[in-house]
Amino acid sequence: MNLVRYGLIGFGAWGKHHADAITKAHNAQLIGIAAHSESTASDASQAYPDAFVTTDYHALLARDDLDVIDVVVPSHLHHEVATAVLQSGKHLLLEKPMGINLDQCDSMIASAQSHDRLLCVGHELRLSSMWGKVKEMIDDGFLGTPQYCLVELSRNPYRQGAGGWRYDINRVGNWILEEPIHFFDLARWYLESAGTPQSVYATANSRDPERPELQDNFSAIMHFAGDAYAVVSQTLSAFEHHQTAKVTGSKGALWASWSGAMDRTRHPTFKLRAFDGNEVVDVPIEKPTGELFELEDQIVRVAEAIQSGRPLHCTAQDGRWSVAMCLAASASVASGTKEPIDQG
Ligand SMILES: NC(=O)C1=CN([C@@H]2O[C@H](COP(=O)(O)OP(=O)(O)OC[C@H]3O[C@@H](n4cnc5c(N)ncnc54)[C@H](OP(=O)(O)O)[C@@H]3O)[C@@H](O)[C@H]2O)C=CC1
Ligand SMILES: O=C1CO[C@H](CO)[C@@H](O)[C@@H]1O
Repeated sequence: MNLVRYGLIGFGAWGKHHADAITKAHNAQLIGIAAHSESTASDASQAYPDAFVTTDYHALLARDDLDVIDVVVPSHLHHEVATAVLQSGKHLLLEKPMGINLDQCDSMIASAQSHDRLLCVGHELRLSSMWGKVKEMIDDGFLGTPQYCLVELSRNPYRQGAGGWRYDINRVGNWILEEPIHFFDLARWYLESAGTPQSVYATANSRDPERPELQDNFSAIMHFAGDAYAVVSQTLSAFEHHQTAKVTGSKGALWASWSGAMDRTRHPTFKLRAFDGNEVVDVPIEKPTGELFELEDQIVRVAEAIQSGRPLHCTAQDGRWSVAMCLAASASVASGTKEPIDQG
């Protein structure tokens, strides 16, 4: 089968890992890269001498030898760049957050539909051998009826990002869209049988009085259509990268944990423990898990969707839900009350 031809827009900290993952994929090839600055373009040319490199992403989109464009630019640019990609007739892999507001998400969904193109959002944790095993066991009925989910992260502060975009509320959207968005996505995925998320109450604070709008500590309780609920909690005032997910149901419990020196490590420790109501066992996880591994699988998965129609692990509608949950949480932090989640 022909290799799926990828173009990449954005060659920053995470975009470089996308480039690496594309070149490793058995079913894909990296044809071109669009950077923003001359110096980043020069880095891209040196790293990938056979690739077409430009500082104008429109020049990449004008090529007729690309099947899919992978967009890894600061979040406020997602809508503009993604719209141009879809209008150029290419499939799209778009990093999270899908957009920084719901109008952006809706417009991208409409554009993907009208151009009949795939739109995958980069919630790669769904492909994890461990976070995904939790989902598989829930769906197999291990927990009975799922009722409660906690996803929690304790980590070091965010990077600034190119030009400091991650510390600018207008460009990042908010910090809930930056990382807790992954956990809202996992919580909704794990508690899928409980119906759609309805409302969220959240609180947050900043450790820096100079930037009260960017909050280092964040916790939310999200209610589903039935009586199930999820807790998402994160602190950026800690060290290294330590994430847990605990899910319980009418019959049992699952407890997954992941630790690394940082999020993008190839040498993490991780464990999944399962309680069936009688005994606790360690569930073997054969394949390493971590966002670098999941990113590699995501590149392959999107290529498979293009080659053979295999369903995407995270659709545009899933991406929109994640943004909707984060925006409701942000509104709740501001209002101090429970806020409804946009149902689409
Ligand atoms: N799913 C996940 O686990 C992760 C997702 N992300 C998401 O990925 C995105 C990028 O994050 P990250 O790589 O950390 O950010 P960086 O700031 O490290 O990189 C962003 C890059 O985008 C480039 N850029 C800006 N404008 C353009 C443009 N018009 N054309 C081409 N390139 C452009 C910048 O170029 P230049 O260097 O030339 O200025 C920069 O290299 C964000 O949306 C973030 O939320 C990030 C990490 C993990
Ligand atoms: O998963 C992630 C790791 O952290 C990054 C910020 O430092 C996020 O952008 C990203 O979504």
